[in-house]
Amino acid sequence: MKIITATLKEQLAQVKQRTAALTDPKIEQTVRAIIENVQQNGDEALRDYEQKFDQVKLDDFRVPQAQIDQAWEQIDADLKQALRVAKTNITSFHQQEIDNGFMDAARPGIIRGQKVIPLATVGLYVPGGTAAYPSSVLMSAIPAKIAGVKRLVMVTPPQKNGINPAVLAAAKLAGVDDVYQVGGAQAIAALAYGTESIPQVDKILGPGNIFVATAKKMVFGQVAIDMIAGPSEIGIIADESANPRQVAADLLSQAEHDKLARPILVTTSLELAKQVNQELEVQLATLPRQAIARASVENQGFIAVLPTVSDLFRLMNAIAPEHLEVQLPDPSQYLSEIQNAGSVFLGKNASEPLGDYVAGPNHILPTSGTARFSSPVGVYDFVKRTQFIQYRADALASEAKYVTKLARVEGLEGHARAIETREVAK
Ligand SMILES: NC(=O)c1ccc[n+]([C@@H]2O[C@H](COP(=O)([O-])OP(=O)(O)OC[C@H]3O[C@@H](n4cnc5c(N)ncnc54)[C@H](O)[C@@H]3O)[C@@H](O)[C@H]2O)c1
Ligand SMILES: N[C@H](CO)Cc1c[nH]c[nH+]1
Ligand SMILES: [Zn+2]
Repeated sequence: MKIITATLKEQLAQVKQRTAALTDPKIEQTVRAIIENVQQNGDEALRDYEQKFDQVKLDDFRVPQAQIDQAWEQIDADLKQALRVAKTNITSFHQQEIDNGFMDAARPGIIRGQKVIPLATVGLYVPGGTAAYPSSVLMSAIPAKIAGVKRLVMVTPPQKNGINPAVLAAAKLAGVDDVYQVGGAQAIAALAYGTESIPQVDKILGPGNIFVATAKKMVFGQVAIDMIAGPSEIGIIADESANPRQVAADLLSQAEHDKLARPILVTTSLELAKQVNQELEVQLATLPRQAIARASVENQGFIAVLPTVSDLFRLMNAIAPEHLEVQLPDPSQYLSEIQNAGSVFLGKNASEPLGDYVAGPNHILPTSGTARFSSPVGVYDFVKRTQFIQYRADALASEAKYVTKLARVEGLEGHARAIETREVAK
């Protein structure tokens, strides 16, 4: 990876340029055309795209329930156990996110409250272009079930030899209602607008490549979306005490997701930077997904060397990575320094893949700097809130004059008169 030794100020300026470059007009044009075609031609457009992008000819998009049940029987005992452990840990973490709403009677005769309502139908995108993601099924479906969503519709790209049984087994374990084999931007368009076979949903959640992330951004408004969970990223903050072999391995764990994945190391140690680069070469040589990981490391990755630990956090907060590893002695003391990151991994043992699979926090996380304003997927993403009030007559009598005053100041006489139709309010 290129090593950058420019000043903090120069590096902060480069972060802005890089983030701007992440929106690609060519991809936006491609995705817009796909969305419009699906909106107009429904299933027929989906069939054409699946043949074109995934080389699969489909008559029916829906995966039969019998195939899903069979998948669970088909997978080996160790995989069943791993999925069950992941489910238990994800569940216990996400149960703590439950919001029961509230109601108060803060002033005499007035009841106010906020009611939390689960979404009726959600669409869960499970990636499947270059890898299979049973873990992502659990990460979206489990919080949806905890929230009480009525219908979980899952989409995932078709595969030449059929959908990976591990993905279907995870769907069964997590309680997904319907699975459709359709992927990419066309799947997002189908969920947003509905087609003859695919139901329109209220919200689309889940990670995906640049085509999926761009499509989600474009259909927002027609449906809700969780956030931009695009090509994976890892930022590592480390000093000379870090182990270069482990740092390189953790960088590659995310680089292997996508040639557009972003592996970033920021360190106070030029020596560590050089050692990590040597390790990357050694480890890349035997990595099965070498071509993808190498493209990510060489084109998207970089190592920044800065003089102080405080500089490292300033730069990383500007980058706002999806995952942030803090490989410094006594790492938990730095939690307060972190403003922008999707998920944080403290210390040498908290290697990023723990969070991808079994730790319990969600792995569907904001990318491309959107951790500045977005959160991990959680139970809160699968609910909406409605607020309510109820007034006793004496309470209305005491507050009516404030309403009529404010209404008339705004020039909204109708508001004032509505209140004054109540005898007690005059
Ligand atoms: N941020 C997160 O929370 C998170 C979590 C898990 C995975 N991810 C990311 O998900 C992504 C998975 O990517 P993937 O590619 O394996 O699967 P994917 O399902 O996201 O994308 C595959 C689909 O992309 C479409 N596509 C491919 N090339 C295209 C082209 N030239 N034009 C139009 N459409 C095209 C096809 O329809 C294909 O089925 C990776 O980027 C990974 O880093 C992110
Ligand atoms: N690291 C990914 C999020 O960027 C999640 C994942 C799933 N499987 C492996 N990794
Ligand atoms: Zn991962």
